[in-house]
Amino acid sequence: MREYRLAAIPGDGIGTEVIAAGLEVLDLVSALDGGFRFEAEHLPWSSEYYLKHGYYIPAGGVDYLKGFDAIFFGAVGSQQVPDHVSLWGLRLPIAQGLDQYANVRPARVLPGVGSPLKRSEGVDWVIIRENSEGEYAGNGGRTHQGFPHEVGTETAVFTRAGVERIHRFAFELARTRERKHLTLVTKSNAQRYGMVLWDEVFAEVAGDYPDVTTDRELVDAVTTRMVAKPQSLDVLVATNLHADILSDLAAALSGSLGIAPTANLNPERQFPSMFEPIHGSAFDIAGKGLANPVATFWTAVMMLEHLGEDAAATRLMAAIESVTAAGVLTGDLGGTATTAEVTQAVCERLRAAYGATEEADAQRSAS
Ligand SMILES: NC(=O)C1=CN([C@@H]2O[C@H](COP(=O)(O)OP(=O)(O)OC[C@H]3O[C@@H](n4cnc5c(N)ncnc54)[C@H](O)[C@@H]3O)[C@@H](O)[C@H]2O)C=CC1
Ligand SMILES: CC(=O)C(=O)O
Ligand SMILES: [K+]
Ligand SMILES: [Mn+2]
Repeated sequence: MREYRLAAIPGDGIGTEVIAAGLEVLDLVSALDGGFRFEAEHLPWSSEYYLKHGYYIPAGGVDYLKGFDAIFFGAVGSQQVPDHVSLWGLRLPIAQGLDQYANVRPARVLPGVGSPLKRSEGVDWVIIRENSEGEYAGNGGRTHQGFPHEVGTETAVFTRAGVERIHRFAFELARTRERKHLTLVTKSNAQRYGMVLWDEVFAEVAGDYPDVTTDRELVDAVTTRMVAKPQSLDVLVATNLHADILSDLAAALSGSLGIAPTANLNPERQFPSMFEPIHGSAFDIAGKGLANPVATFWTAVMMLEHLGEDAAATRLMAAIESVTAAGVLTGDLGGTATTAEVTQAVCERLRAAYGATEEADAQRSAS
């Protein structure tokens, strides 16, 4: 039996609701598969925990995470804590501390899900977000606070090593896709240092991937291309900030933020990777049982793939798609189902799919 140590960090708001649903589905899929199991440890790191203890992650916490095979993360953000304190208290120290530099964000219109686009079949993208430096490097400061001459700086940091590794990752991923097309997104007209470095290193790395076709778009223009010519895009690589924004747009164009998954990968597997829905803690619907768990289920699929459990990943994705196709949808997708109802529907589809295989196996061995 393959056993995976999983750190579950539900965090805040709907993060707690969708991670509970995700763990239920993961437990079921592993039980039905029979070849592996999760040993999940629940870490209570959240804004409530911070308000009680004064920190999100206890001393040595990031090192502690190194002992796990994967991290299953919900969201962090509370109306009682400034957003920059919560994000830098929990998610960013984990992503940076475990060098999860490749953030992978697929967007696709699932069956039964309505896209606001007419040409919605063109929405089948993977956005690769640089996840360790750039605009979110944490480089900046505040001086002369409260004075009229107060200064706040936020300096984006781009290193050749950081840029090259994300481009290589994006080319490798593009190579696995049918269309093998990679679009470089920068803003190298207005930003003439870091973004030009991005462009130059991209051109160098492209030489090693003659099988991948490429093009280039400025970040403002790519938003219009996503809407007007979605089919012209396949894989996109962009900076931490740009891809953060583009991936929320991609989620909305594929139906809702409530379905969009993400993997924060340390591709060399030196450290565990972290899997989370791309959405936040959603103050407006938290605690009501209305959160769409599909983003977290799809995230679980990405985690299963990362762990090498491809058969279970395929089964879970099929169950999710069968549930959306049947119109069991939460409010963000125009439906009336609750988090629990969507979760139960996915569990039922899983049981039916595995049951059907068991029956076929039994028939085969009986004949
Ligand atoms: N990785 C993380 O932990 C992230 C944390 N945040 C934090 O979350 C808090 C709220 O941020 P917002 O900007 O409002 O973004 P958000 O993603 O939490 O919510 C934006 C909108 O999308 C809806 N939504 C999001 N997920 C949904 C789901 N699963 N089902 C149905 N509807 C869903 C929300 O109800 C809301 O109307 C802030 O504190 C922010 O810093 C935001 C994004 C990512
Ligand atoms: C913080 C945030 O918005 C994200 O990681 O997507
Ligand atoms: K999240
Ligand atoms: Mn975001």
